[in-house]
Amino acid sequence: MNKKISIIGVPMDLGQTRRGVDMGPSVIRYAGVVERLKNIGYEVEDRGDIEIGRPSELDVKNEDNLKDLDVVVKANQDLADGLTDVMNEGNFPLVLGGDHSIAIGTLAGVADKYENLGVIWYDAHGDLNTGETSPSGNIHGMPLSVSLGIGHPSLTEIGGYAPKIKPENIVIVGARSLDEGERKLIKEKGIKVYTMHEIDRMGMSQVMEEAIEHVSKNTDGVHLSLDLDALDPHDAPGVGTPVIGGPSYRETHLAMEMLAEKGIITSAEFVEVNPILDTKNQTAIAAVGLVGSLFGEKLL
Ligand SMILES: NC(=[NH2+])NCCC[C@H](N)C(=O)O
Ligand SMILES: [Mn+2]
Ligand SMILES: [Mn+2]
Repeated sequence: MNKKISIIGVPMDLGQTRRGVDMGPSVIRYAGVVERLKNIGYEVEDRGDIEIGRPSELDVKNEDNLKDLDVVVKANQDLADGLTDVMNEGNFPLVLGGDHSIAIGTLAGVADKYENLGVIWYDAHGDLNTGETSPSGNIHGMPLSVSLGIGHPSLTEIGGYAPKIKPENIVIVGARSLDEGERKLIKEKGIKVYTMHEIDRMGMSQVMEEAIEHVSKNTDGVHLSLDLDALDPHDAPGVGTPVIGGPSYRETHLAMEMLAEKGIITSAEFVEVNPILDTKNQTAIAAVGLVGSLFGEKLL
């Protein structure tokens, strides 16, 4: 893996409605992410946080069932620009959220450099809604569809091009909560999904072997988008949309180690840590443990 890592924090919470996830980047830093990576032998540059605007009263118009659309668009455009700089410098981009709507900007910045970017979407959810299908109007439930070029043009056109990724280059791991429209889109586009059923049946090891093979085929880079709510809420309670019955910290740790072994990941983001809902920063500490294993940390 690239020896120079650039960290960008995105204190975004307007992609959903549980306050507190804007503090995610700080608490992941407090849990020691920079020190952890330096100990493994990486050079780490912390580029600080993207500025998130606050909605003006006029702005809270929930246009087309897309809550706080204008502010989410602006922040993601700024994030995409920040990532373009990191990519141009040749560093490994590590993005800390913030709610999952920030994957729109991350992918806009990263995918520009890859003709065929693979994506591992490690999440309890599909995040494949649009304004039309979303039950909540929360944009954090839409970043994967937006990156496929499906959704409101002010979201899909962030970065000035669309789509960012192709359905055949995506694999979703850990899904156990999908809305009607998301199921439809998965079938229509033939997106590869390892739900909890497959993880129970085959075990994480086999699932990751297949997932890695799937995203390595015909791709020139692979992005990992890890939503902490993928983990079972027992191990990651500090998230806004928890769903019982997820993979454990250990299973997720193994998934990260397998990615490290193959050395396929070229960018990553860790999102949805909400300290208000957490217990003693447990979820941020878990996130940093997973970052460590993703970057090849070994006990012996
Ligand atoms: N990134 C997330 N945590 N997304 C949760 C999405 C929940 C639900 N499917 C929605 O669209 O509202
Ligand atoms: Mn999720
Ligand atoms: Mn998500």
